[in-house]
Amino acid sequence: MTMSSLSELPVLDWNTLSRFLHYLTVWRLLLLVGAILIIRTLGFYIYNAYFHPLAKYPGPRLASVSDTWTAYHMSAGRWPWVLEAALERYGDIVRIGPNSLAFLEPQAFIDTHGPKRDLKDTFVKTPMADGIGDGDDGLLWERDPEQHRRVSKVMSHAFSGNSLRTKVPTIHKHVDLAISQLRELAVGGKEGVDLTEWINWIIMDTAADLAFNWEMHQVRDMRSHDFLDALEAAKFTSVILANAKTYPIILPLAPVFVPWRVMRSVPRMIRELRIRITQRIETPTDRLAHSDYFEQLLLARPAEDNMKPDHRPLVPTTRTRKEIGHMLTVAGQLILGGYDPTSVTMCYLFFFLLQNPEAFVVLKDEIRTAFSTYDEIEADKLAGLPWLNACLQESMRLCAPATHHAVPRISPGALVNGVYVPKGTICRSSLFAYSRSARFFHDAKSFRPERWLAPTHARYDGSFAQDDHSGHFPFIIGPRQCPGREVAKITCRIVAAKLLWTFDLEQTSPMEDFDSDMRAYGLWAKPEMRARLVPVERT
Ligand code: HEM
Repeated sequence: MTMSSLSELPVLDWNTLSRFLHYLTVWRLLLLVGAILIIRTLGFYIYNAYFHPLAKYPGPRLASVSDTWTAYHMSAGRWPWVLEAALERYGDIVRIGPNSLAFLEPQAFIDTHGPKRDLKDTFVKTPMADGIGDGDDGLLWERDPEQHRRVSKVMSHAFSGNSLRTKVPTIHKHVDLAISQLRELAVGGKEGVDLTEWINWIIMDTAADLAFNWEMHQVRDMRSHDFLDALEAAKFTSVILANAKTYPIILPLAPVFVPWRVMRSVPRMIRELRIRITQRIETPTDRLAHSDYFEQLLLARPAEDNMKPDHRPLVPTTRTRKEIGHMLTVAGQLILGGYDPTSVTMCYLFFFLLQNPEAFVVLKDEIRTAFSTYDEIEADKLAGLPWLNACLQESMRLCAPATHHAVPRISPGALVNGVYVPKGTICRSSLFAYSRSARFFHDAKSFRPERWLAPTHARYDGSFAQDDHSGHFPFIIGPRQCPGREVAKITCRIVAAKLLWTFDLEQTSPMEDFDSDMRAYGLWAKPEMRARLVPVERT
C-alpha cells in the first residue's frame, strides 16, 4: 500500500462520527439489537439441542431447547399424565428441559433420594419458596443439607414413638366431633354433604392442633377458616411461583397468574399465623391442652445448646427476630405438611372406594366386624386391619399425594440408574408413571387393594404376586423422608374407620373419571364428592 492510498482511507473524525450517528436512526438501532438477540438465542437453542451434555437423551423437541414445555404442563394441571406419556413414548430416561431429565426406574429414585455417606453427594432440592419468616427456609424448603440435618434432628423427637402416642387422643377428639356433627345433621337428605369439605376441616383442625395447639374449630362451626380458604386458593399460585424459581423464563408472567383473592388472602394468612405463634410461644407448657410438635422448636436454642452446660445462661435469652422467623416458617410447614397430603390421601381413598363398590363393601365389613362398639376403635388395632391398610396403600399408589410432581432434585455429578448425570442437572423420578406402568404392576391402572395382601389372606390374588413394589415410596426415602408418615397413617385409618363404622355412604354428585377429570398443580386438586351419609342401624 503506497502512502498516497493510505491517505485516501476515511479518517474517524467528529464529522464522520456524527454522520454515522445520524445514519443510525432509532429503528436501525433496534434492528441491530434485535438481530444480536436472535443470533444469541438461536446459538443458545442450537447448543441446547445438539451440543449440550444432555443432547443425547430423547424427549419432546421443545423441551430440549426451553423449560417452557415443563412450566406450561405443570401450570395446566396435567403434569403427572404428561410426564407419564413422555416416559412411555421416549423411554426410561427422557429429557424434559434443557437441563432436566426424568426417570422411570425405581433405582433412579433410590439414587437421587437415598441417604448419602457424605453430605456433598446429596441431590439437593430445587428452590421451592422463600421462607415466610425472614428468609428462613424452615424444614420442608431447606436446601442446605447441613442446615436441614440440624433442623430435622430437632424436629425428629416430635414424631418419635412416645411423642407420637401422646398425639393420638387429639386425632380422636377431632374425628369424634366430626362424627357427632354429621349425626346431628341427619344427612340422609337428597343432596348429602360435601365429603371433600368435611375431610378438609377434620384434617386441617387436627394438623393445626397437633402443630402448635391452634384450635381452628372448622368442624365445630361447620365452616372453613380463612386460613384454609387462602391455602386452597393459593395452590395454583404457588405452583407458578415455585416454577418461576426453577424456570426463570416464567417469572415476568407470574403476577398475571396471581388472582386478586390470593393477593388479599396470603398476607392475612401470614399475619394470623404470626399472631398464633406469638401466643403459643408465650403459653407455658403446663397450660397447654396437650403436647404438640412446636415444643421441640421451643426447646431448641442452637447457640445455647452448643455451650457447655455450666456456661449456659440461667434464664434463656429472649428469642431473636431470626429465631421467631424460623419458628414461623416451620409452623406453617407443619400445618401445610400435615394438612395437604393427608387430606388428599383421604379424599382419593373415598374417591376410589366409591368407584369400586366391591372393595368398599369388603372394607365396611372388615371395620364393622373388627369393632363391636364405636369406642373400641383405636389406633393399634386399626394398624392390623389388612384390607384397610391395603386400600390406603393402593390409593397412595394410584395417586401419591406429594410425589406426583416427581419431586425434583439437583445432581451433584453422580450416577443415576447406572448413567452419569452431570452436576447441576435437575432429576425427576416419576413415581406416578412407575406406579401405573404395566411393567411394574399387574392391572396397573385399576384400584386393586388385593395386591398388598399377604398370601394367607382370604382375598389374596396370585395374579399380583409379580408386582414390583421396590419403588413405592409415597413418603419418599432418605434424609428428606416425611417425618409425619406415622401420624398420617394413624389419622387416615381413624377417619376412615369411624366414618364407615357409623355411616353408609351413597354418592350424590356425578362420578368423575380419574384420568380425564382430575388435576394436579403443585398440589393435587381434590375431586368433588357429595355423599348421603346414612347412619348404620344396629340392634
Ligand atoms: C398421607 C400423608 C402424607 C404424605 C403422603 C406425605 C408425603 C411427604 C413427602 C413425599 C415429603 C417429601 C417432600 C419433598 O422432599 O419435597 C414429605 C415431607 C414432609 N412431611 Fe409429609 N406427608 C404426609 C403427611 C404428613 C404429616 C401428617 C405431617 C405432619 C406434620 C408431615 C410433615 C412433613 C414435613 C415436616 C416434611 C418435610 C421433611 C423434610 O424436608 O425433612 N407430612 N411428606
